[in-house]
Amino acid sequence: MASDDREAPGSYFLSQTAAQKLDEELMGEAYGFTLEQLMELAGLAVAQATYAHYVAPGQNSVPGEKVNVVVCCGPGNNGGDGLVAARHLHHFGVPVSVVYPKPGKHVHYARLVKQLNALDVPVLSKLDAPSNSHDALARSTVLVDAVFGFSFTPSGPENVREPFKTLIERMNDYDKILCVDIPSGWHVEQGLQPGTLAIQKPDALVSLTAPKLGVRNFSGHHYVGGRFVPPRLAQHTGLRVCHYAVADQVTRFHEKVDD
Ligand SMILES: NC(=O)C1=CN([C@@H]2O[C@H](COP(=O)(O)OP(=O)(O)OC[C@H]3O[C@@H](n4cnc5c(N)ncnc54)[C@H](OP(=O)(O)O)[C@@H]3O)[C@@H](O)[C@H]2O)[C@@H](O)CC1
Ligand SMILES: [K+]
Repeated sequence: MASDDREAPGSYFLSQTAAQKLDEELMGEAYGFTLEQLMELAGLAVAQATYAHYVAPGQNSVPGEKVNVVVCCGPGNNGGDGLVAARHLHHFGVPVSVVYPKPGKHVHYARLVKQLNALDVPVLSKLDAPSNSHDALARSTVLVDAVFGFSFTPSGPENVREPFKTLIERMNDYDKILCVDIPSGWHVEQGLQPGTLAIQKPDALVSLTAPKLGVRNFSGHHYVGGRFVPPRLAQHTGLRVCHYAVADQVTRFHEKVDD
């Protein structure tokens, strides 16, 4: 936890190291999760939030136009979450494609791509510019930002190395972006650094496991996908958790403590 949270009864937000430590504990001796399980739970939460926010009847989608989703994936586990979310969105009946410019090395990513290939979900290497902003396709396209998560490290004057510099510049031309865990290019603890290349105006965010300090002032639609965190681990970490309804894997972020 961030140092100033020590005396508080707990915080809703995790520092970068606390987030990494919490995931390691979840995968450690005491809690027994595998990385693949956490990624599957994370990806399902992202797919549910994307569906609830953009596709469910009466939601933000443009009435009468079919929402299509483009999942932009980075080389790490944040990208892995995106590959999983794309599969679930396909099964939910949502037209979806993936942009994956630099496939990650871990063998699990190749398995996730194979699962998408088997469903004929397109996996492309670059993101097209939005068609002109007035036409139906542009208005009904939703981007899922699964490029970087809590291991993003600002690098050099550009903040982001290629091929993701071009990708993030292009993503900013779209107006509906749902970010996975952290808006890509934001500092995990200090948030969006003015003047840096990053997702500038995220419409929605799905914090995984628990929100990070860098999004404590996020004013968009904020969901949390952390139902799998055992209460004993949350208490031991000093993490205050949100309440989830019925069988949902996501909840809206709210300050209410889980009673
Ligand atoms: N771990 C877990 O238990 C779980 C984690 N989960 C998810 O994983 C996320 C953390 O995943 P992670 O640690 O793989 O790092 P992540 O943020 O995806 O990518 C970092 C990679 O990007 C690159 N890169 C970094 N900075 C860069 C720059 N400036 N410019 C260009 N490239 C840059 C760099 O790759 P490299 O260049 O070294 O190949 C680095 O390796 C977390 O947020 C959550 O969403 C869930 O699945 C639940 C289980
Ligand atoms: K992201």
